[in-house]
Amino acid sequence: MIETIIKCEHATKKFGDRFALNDLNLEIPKGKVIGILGENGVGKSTLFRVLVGLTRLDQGKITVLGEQPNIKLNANIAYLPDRASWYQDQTVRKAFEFGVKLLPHFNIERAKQFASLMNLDLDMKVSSMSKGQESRLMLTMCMSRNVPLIILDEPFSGIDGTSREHIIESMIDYMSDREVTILMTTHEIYEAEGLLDYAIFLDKGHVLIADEAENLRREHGSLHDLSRKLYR
Ligand SMILES: Nc1ncnc2c1ncn2[C@@H]1O[C@H](COP(=O)(O)OP(=O)(O)OP(=O)(O)O)[C@@H](O)[C@H]1O
Repeated sequence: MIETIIKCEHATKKFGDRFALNDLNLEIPKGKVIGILGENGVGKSTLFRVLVGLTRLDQGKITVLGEQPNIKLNANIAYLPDRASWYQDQTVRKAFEFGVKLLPHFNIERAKQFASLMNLDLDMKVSSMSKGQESRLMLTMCMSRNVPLIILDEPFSGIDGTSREHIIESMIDYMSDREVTILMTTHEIYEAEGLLDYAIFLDKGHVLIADEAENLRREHGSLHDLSRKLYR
């Protein structure tokens, strides 16, 4: 039987008269890399914000790791929000020290390994980083936490294509011997294809398709091709 890590039942969230989530029903399997996919404004970031308790549903119910979203539960979730920028006055090294003190289950040795893979110098100042370098640091901070659930909202934004491929390979390696579920949004479906085990396509706040990536590839060629068909 497939174990579920997140369950959404009739999840609904409106901003004014616009639905961000519209009667969303979903069971997200444990231990996989799951892509939450779709065009701008379909509700991906809203879903993530609900999962970590930053946004409350108007109707419906969500359970994460068996509980309703709450602050205590967030010790078990590494969340990379979109438009994150947290460590402006620090160096990479200082950000890691901050991680040790304040981020539950932060593993500094793993952070250093990841930083090296990401070509991040420990003495680099965050304020002088390019957008792509800052994205690498934010991704490193999340991937270095020994938690059961990692939620990444557009983790590759600003990272150039070649580096993206390299980072995705490192993430695949990282996943190979770990019991972790990664939930991520990306508009770079073509490059992230090999990373995704499961794909959920959203439209206007509800689920269009949710299935094993392997099944979808068998039927549609690739997730990238399917996405082009769905949102044409
Ligand atoms: N705080 C807010 N106030 C008003 N409307 C909001 C707010 N947050 C989200 N929305 C609206 O809810 C809908 C879903 O937004 P959301 O950010 O979840 O989309 P998304 O799929 O993550 O988009 P993108 O791919 O551009 O990041 C959009 O129509 C957006 O305008």
